[in-house]
Amino acid sequence: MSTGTDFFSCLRGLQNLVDKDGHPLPPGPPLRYPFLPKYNERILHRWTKKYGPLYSVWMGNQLFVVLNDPTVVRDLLVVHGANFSSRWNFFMKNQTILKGGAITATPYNDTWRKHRRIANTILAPKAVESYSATLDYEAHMLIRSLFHDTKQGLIPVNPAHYAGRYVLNNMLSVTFGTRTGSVADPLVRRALPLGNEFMKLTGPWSNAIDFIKPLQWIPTRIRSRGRKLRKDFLEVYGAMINLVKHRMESGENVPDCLVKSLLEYQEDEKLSWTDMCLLTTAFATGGSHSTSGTIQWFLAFMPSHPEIQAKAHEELDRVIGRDQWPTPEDEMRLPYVRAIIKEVTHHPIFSFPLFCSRPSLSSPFWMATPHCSDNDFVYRGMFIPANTVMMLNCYSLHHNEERYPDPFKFNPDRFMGDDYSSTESSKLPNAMDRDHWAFGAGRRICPGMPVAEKEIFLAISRLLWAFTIQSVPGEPISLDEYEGNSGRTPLPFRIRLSPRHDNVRSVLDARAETLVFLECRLGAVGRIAWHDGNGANLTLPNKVADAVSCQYQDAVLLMAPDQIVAHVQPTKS
Ligand code: HEM
Repeated sequence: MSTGTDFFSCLRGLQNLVDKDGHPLPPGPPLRYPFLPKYNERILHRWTKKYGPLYSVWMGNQLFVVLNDPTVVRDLLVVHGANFSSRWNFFMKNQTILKGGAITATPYNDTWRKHRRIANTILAPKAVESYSATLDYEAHMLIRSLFHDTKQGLIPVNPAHYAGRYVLNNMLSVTFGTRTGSVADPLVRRALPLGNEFMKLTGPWSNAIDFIKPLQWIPTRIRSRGRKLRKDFLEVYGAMINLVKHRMESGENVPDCLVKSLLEYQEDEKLSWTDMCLLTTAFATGGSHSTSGTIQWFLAFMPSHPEIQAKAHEELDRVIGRDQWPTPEDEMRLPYVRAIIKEVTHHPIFSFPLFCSRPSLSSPFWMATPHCSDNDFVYRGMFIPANTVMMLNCYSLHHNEERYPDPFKFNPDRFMGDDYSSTESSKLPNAMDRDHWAFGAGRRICPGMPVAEKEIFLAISRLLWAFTIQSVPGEPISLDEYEGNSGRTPLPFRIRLSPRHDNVRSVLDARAETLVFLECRLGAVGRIAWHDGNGANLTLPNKVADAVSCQYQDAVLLMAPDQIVAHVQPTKS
C-alpha cells in the first residue's frame, strides 16, 4: 500500500491511502480526530448520511471503518468473519483494564476460542434452562422488594439499584452459584459502581489517551482510574472465586456455575488465575450492566407512554389473568410485551441537540464492541487494511428508515409478528429482517443473548403485570441524557409504581426471600464469631470460615445445597 504524505498529514486523515492495486479506502471525513466529543453517535450518524453504508475515519493514527448497513455488516462480520473477528488494542480497555483478557478484549486466537468455548457452554440455551428457577426466583424478589419497599406504591423509588441487584444476582448465580440479600448489600454497592466505571472509561471514540501515544506515558488521572479498576476487578472477583474454591474443597455441593467449571477445567485448559478473574468479571460486569440498562430504560420510558402500558395490561389480563403472573413459559403468548422489549432494545432515547427543535435519537446500544481486521481486504472496490477497527454502528442501523419506518417514534407495533428470539433473528438469511443489532454480529456476537432475553422478559412482563408505572409530579425523567460511554444508562430518576389490582400482594407474598443473615466479626486477631440476625451463635465449616477471614474484605455470600441460605457480612471490630 502507499500513502500520500505532506506537511499537513498529521492533521489530515490518510484518505488517499490505496492498496497495491489502487483500491482506495472507503470515503470519509478528511481530518484526524483525537477523540469524538460527547454525543458522538450524532456525529457518526451525520457521516452515515453523508458517506453512506461504509465509511472510514482516522482516530489519531488509527483507521476506523464504520458499518451502517445490514447487508454490509453481514458481508463483512458474518460471511468474512474469519478476517473480521479480532479486537483492536485500545489503550484504556484492552491494554490497561483487561490486558487482552475477559474474552471481550482477547484477539481472535486460540486463547479466545478456548475462553469462548467455556462461555458458550455456560450460556447455551440448554444450560440456561437449568438457571430458569433462579431467574424466576430473582424476578419474583425484584417485584416483591419494589412492592414492599415502596409501601405498595406510596413512596417513589429510584429503580436503578433494584434492576442492578436483580441482574447482579442472576449473574452471581450463573457465575458463582450465589446471590446478594438486599439492595443495601455491600457487594451491590461495590460491584455495580465497578461496572459503571468500566462503561465510563471505555467508550471506543471518547478517550484521547487511546489515540495519542504520549498521553499513555504520563501519569494522568484517567490512566490511574483504569489501573485502579483493573486492581479492583481482580480483588473483588478473585475473592469470590477463592470462596467457591474453599466451598468445593470443604465438600459443599456448589451449584453448577462458571467458576465451578473454571476450577474443574483449570489444569486441562491451562487457565491462569488472572484468566479466571477476568472471565468472571466479563460475566458479572458485561452481563449485568447491559441487561439492567435495558430494564432501567424501559422504566424511564413507560411513564410518558400510558397508552402502551394500557395495551400491555390488556394483553396480560386477557392471556395470563390476575390470579397468577407470567412465567418463563408464557413468553410466546405475550407478543405485545415481547414487542415492547424489542423496541426498548432497539431505540429508547429521544434527545434535543443544541439549537435544534427536532428530536434526534440516541440509544443505549448505539455501538457494539468494535471488531478488528486481521488481513488486508477489498470490499466493493474499497480497501480495508489489516488492523482496522470495524465499528458496528447500531445507532445508524437502528434508525434506517427502510427497516424501521418512522424511526423517531417509540412504536412496539413495528415488532408485532416477529416471533423470533434475538438469537434466532441474528441467524436469518436476510440481514434486513434481523430485529436489532444490540447484541453485535458474527463470531463475537454476544454469547449471553439467551440468558439476557429470559431475564429481561421476566422482569418487564412482571413489572407490567403488577404495576402502573408513573412519573413523580415535578420530577421529569430525562430521556435526552445518559450516563456511560460504552454502555449507557439513564440519569438517576424516580418513579411511582402503583399496584394494578388486589391480587398483586397475594401473588407476590406467595414466596418470601429465604435469607438467613449472618454476621462475621473480624474482631480479635484470628478469631471469627458467627451469629445470625438474632444473635444466636452459628457454626460454619472451618474451611469456609478461614476463606472468609483471609480473603474477603467487604462481603461474602454463601449458598448451601438447598438454595440461598446465607449472607455473611463482616462488621467492624
Ligand atoms: C441486554 C443485554 C446484553 C447486551 C445488549 C449485550 C451486548 C453485547 C455486545 C454488543 C457484545 C459484542 C458483540 C460483538 O463483538 O459483535 C457482547 C459481547 C459479550 N457479551 Fe453481551 N450483552 C448482553 C448481555 C450479556 C450477558 C447476560 C452476558 C453473560 C452472561 C454477556 C456476555 C458477553 C460476553 C462474554 C461477550 C464477549 C464475546 C466475545 O468477545 O467473544 N452479555 N455483548
